[in-house]
Amino acid sequence: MREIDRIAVGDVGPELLQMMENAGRTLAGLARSLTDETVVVLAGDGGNGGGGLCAARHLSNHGWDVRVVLDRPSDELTGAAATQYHVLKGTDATLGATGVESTGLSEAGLVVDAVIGYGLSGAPRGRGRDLVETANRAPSSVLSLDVPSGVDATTGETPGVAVAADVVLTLALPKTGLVGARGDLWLADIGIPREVYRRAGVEYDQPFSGETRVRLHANPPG
Ligand SMILES: NC(=O)C1=CN([C@@H]2O[C@H](COP(=O)(O)OP(=O)(O)OC[C@H]3O[C@@H](n4cnc5c(N)ncnc54)[C@H](O)[C@@H]3O)[C@@H](O)[C@H]2O)[C@H](O)CC1
Ligand SMILES: [K+]
Repeated sequence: MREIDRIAVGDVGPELLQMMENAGRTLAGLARSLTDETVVVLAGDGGNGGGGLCAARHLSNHGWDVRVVLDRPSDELTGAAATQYHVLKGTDATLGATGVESTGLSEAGLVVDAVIGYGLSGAPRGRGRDLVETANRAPSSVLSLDVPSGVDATTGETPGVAVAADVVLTLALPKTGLVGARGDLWLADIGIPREVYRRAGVEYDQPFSGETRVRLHANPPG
């Protein structure tokens, strides 16, 4: 997936923010199918957090009550996550919660886990770790973007705490680390053209057939 990203961003396209918009919008659509109630979005500072913040915007635009909790103060966000946060400020989403106690977690109909994706390095630490533990305390279902935070996208190993996701929306290609994982697994189309897969040497039969997401498996054992 990293190689696909590199070829897309560096050469063929789409650019990162274009793929992220598709990811975030599709994530919001899946979230809407899972709850009519408040959605709490937990977001980190990487591409995964950026996708979560984008989804928060789409959910709020569609009238959902959205509360966002970051793994750091908003003025320390960087790159695409900072860009997404800037746009999100134009919505009615509740921003700036710094403590888990202020998120309204107990009233949430769904928690979106966009803390860490395939950029996990070592056991979750600091605020990232706190947010993983927050997701696991939530009485509602948890929807993880790309991989449950804390799970190694390649090996499936968990070097420390990890989100116990009920539903996962992974992007473009199913990650090997999700094989045998619990929960419903969905795959999102983020708009990558065939040429990118061809250059990466990946044989790719598009599975979407007119949909923006497809279900890969539902509640498998283990
Ligand atoms: N084409 C695509 O597949 C796209 C994928 N997107 C999403 O981007 C992420 C990968 O983004 P990246 O910036 O490389 O990394 P992450 O967001 O996964 O992680 C960085 C983030 O996590 C924090 N972090 C990492 N390790 C730890 C740790 N041990 N403890 C605490 N915090 C940790 C780090 O500080 C950063 O904040 C991919 O999974 C997709 O979800 C794009 O959105 C669209 C294109
Ligand atoms: K995640």
